[in-house]
Amino acid sequence: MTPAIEVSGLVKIFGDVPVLDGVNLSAPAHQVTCLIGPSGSGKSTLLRCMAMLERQDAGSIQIDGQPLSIAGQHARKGDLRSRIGMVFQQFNLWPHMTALGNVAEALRTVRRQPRRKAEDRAMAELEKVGLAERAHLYPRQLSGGQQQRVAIARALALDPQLMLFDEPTSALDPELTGEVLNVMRRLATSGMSMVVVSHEIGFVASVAGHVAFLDRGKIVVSGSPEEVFAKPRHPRLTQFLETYIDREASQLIA
Ligand SMILES: Nc1ncnc2c1ncn2[C@@H]1O[C@H](COP(=O)(O)OP(=O)(O)OP(=O)(O)O)[C@@H](O)[C@H]1O
Repeated sequence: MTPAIEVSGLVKIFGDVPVLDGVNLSAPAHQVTCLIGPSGSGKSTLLRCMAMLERQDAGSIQIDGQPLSIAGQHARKGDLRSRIGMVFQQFNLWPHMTALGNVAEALRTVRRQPRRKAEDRAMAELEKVGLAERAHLYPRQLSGGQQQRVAIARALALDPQLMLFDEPTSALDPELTGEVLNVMRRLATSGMSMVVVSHEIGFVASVAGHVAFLDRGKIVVSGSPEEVFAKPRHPRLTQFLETYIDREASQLIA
């Protein structure tokens, strides 16, 4: 099957530091691919290149078999970019619009839908993330978990064929993390192709079809969760789990 997104020989240099140093990654369609790795290893940069928010210095990216970008240029940016939904650590909602307004506005500006149609669709998406009753509240009136669910609804309203999540729960208190992960679990079960940067090791181990461990700009271990977390582990992965993942979470894959 054609991968949802395929990255070949990706290099990204900031200043004179190669932050991505020849990354190859093939994210299977209709599965969750999780990117894990220490702080500064290049996970967000890789995701941002996939979302065309950064331009790589070498290498290529294909989405559903079509070139998204090659070094130095982006191909048919509007068309292909609109097939990718992205959810960030900070929810990036428009503060002066209600939850419904945030989702509908995306449909109006990106899909050029008339107000009524956009609002109907927005309400349907908010229902799916359990927020229909809060549709008329503003971001400041919602919890962080609810705001992130609005951000997910906003991305899904545009009918993406691939969803990218950059540490979607790391700005949330632990009790709000679960509600966002549950929405992501349901999305995964529906067959959405997803690439997720996450430190939630329980989620990674239970939901991912494919895991890639990045270290210093390279993927040093990749495979199914069973393969990646099997013992004996790659020493850098062991060190990462000891340093970044709390003991309780590490026990999930012990
Ligand atoms: N726009 C930029 N300009 C210069 N350096 C950058 C830029 N963006 C990222 N970097 C650097 O690139 C490296 C990789 O950053 P990146 O955010 O991709 O790592 P990460 O693995 O996502 O880390 P974290 O888990 O802490 O979010 C870091 O050293 C970072 O300081």
